[in-house]
This record gives sequence, C-alpha cells and structure tokens, in this order.
Amino acid sequence: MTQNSLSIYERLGGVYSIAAVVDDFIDRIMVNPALNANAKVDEAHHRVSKAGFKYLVTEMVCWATGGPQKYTGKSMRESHEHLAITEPEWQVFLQDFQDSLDKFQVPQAEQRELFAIVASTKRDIVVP
Ligand code: HEM
Repeated sequence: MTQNSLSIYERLGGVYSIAAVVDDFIDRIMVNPALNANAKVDEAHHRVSKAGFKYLVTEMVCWATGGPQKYTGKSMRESHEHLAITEPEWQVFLQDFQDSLDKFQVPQAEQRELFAIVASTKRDIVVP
C-alpha cells in the first residue's frame, strides 16, 4: 500500500493520535472566554462532562476521517442549533483547532483535509 492510499485516519496515526489532539482541543475551547461569552455555549460547556464531550468528538473525528468507529452522538444541527453560534465564534473555534494541530505537528496536507471536513459541517453549526 502506498502512502497516498492510506486514509487520513491512518495517516494521522489512528485513534490514539486523534484522541490526543481532541483532548487538547476540547481543553482549549471549553475554557475559551471568547466562546463562553455566548451565554448558551457557556451554559452547555458547564453542563456536559468534559470526558463525555471528548469521547463523542473523538468518535466523530475517527468516523469522519475513515476509521472503523461509528459516531453515536446527535447530528451537528441538533447539537448546535440552540447555541446560536456566530461567524466570529466560528473563527475563534478554528483558531483553537489550528493551535492544537500545530502543537501536535500535524503535517500541512492532513491539516488541509481536516479543515475541509470541519468546513463541511459549518452550515449545520453557524447561524446564517
Ligand atoms: C466541526 C465543528 C464541530 C464539531 C465536529 C462539533 C462536535 C460536537 C459533538 C460531537 C457534540 C456532542 C453531540 C451530542 O451530545 O450527541 C457537540 C456538542 C456541543 N458543541 Fe460542538 N462541534 C463543532 C463546533 C462547535 C462550535 C463552533 C462550538 C462553539 C463553541 C461548539 C460547542 C458545542 C457545545 C457547547 C456542545 C454541547 C451542546 C449541548 O449539549 O447543549 N461546537 N459538538
């Protein structure tokens, strides 16, 4: 199998690597004052357990990158529409994501693919 035929899940190093990045990323966003300035986000971030949140996001990223996991949480629209997330909040979220990917030295090609996956969910998450 050549390098290019590996799924992005495999190129990232599978569940252990993905879970480590998600762990760091969720630690950033759950305490980010710019995101918690949205009262609905702040309420939800303090209601849900960090461990459960990390579990669901890890499951989803593994599934979305071609891993064997199945995502068992709610749809992106269902889990975010009550939060009224704005474009500026989305940009703050993306910067935290960038910082986590850089910290773990995820290569540029994989970063581009991950940002494309994230972008594909935007219309279900950000208010128009
Ligand atoms: C690609 C982008 C995103 C992904 C993949 C994602 C993923 C998830 C997942 C898997 C859940 C749990 C769903 C469930 O409970 O079954 C969730 C909930 C949540 N997300 Fe996101 N999310 C994204 C963007 C955002 C943004 C930009 C924010 C803003 C800070 C945010 C804040 C939250 C909050 C606060 C919850 C808990 C909602 C509640 O239980 O009331 N998410 N997200």
